Amino acid sequence: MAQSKEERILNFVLQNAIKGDPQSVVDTIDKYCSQKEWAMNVGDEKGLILDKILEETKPSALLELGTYCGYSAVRIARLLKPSACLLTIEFNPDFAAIAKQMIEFAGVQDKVKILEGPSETIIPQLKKKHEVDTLDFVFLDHWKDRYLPDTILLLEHGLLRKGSVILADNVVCPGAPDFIKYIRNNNSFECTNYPSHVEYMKVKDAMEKAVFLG
Ligand SMILES: O=C(NC/C=C/[C@H]1O[C@@H](n2cnc(C(F)(F)F)c2)[C@H](O)[C@@H]1O)c1cc([N+](=O)[O-])cc(O)c1O
Ligand SMILES: [Mg+2]
Repeated sequence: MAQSKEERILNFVLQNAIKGDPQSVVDTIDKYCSQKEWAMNVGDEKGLILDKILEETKPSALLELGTYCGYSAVRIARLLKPSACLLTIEFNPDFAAIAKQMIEFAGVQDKVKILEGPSETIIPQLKKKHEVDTLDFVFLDHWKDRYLPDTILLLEHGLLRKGSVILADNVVCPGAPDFIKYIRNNNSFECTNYPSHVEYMKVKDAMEKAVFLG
């Protein structure tokens, strides 16, 4: 059976990165995806913006939508305090399997839990089934037409508290126009735009930070 791009990325990491060293896993994925095969990881340029916002927020309870190969899960987990926990939702079982191996190789499996399935099913289960109280940080990087409905789901299920940070990737390319229109016109959110570029490309992109005001 021919290998998938995601399998090739994982194998490149297993063969070239340092086991237990999350920074080397992040750098090795960036090397492969900038030199060999493009892939939709948040990447090194937007990754530095993500790092800075994480260091400012110091979150304990985090949610990511869109695990993919686990690049941002490893990137986020490498900055978390020992007691912090990142829940990451992945819809595609093949990608979830790749990400599990990536996260374990990086040695951050104690801080990351992959939840496999659709967000509309999993988000309503977070409090009772996954012992979440409220979320300190949410990273949106899944299907762009799901950013708005899933943000509304998070609100409806009382998963955000005063000061919760939502960070959305790709608000320029591919774009999430309904999400941006909603969040910037909602007085319960304080928004900041961070211009950048599509990972590994010269194409303009941006991230949007939305702080929930309660
Ligand atoms: O399409 C892009 N990303 C889509 C990302 C999609 C990823 O999110 C997962 N997912 C779907 N639903 C859920 C949940 F959680 F809801 F269940 C999780 C999908 O299976 C996939 O792994 C993209 C595209 C470009 N680009 O330049 O084209 C650049 C980027 O940075 C991108 O993120
Ligand atoms: Mg993205």
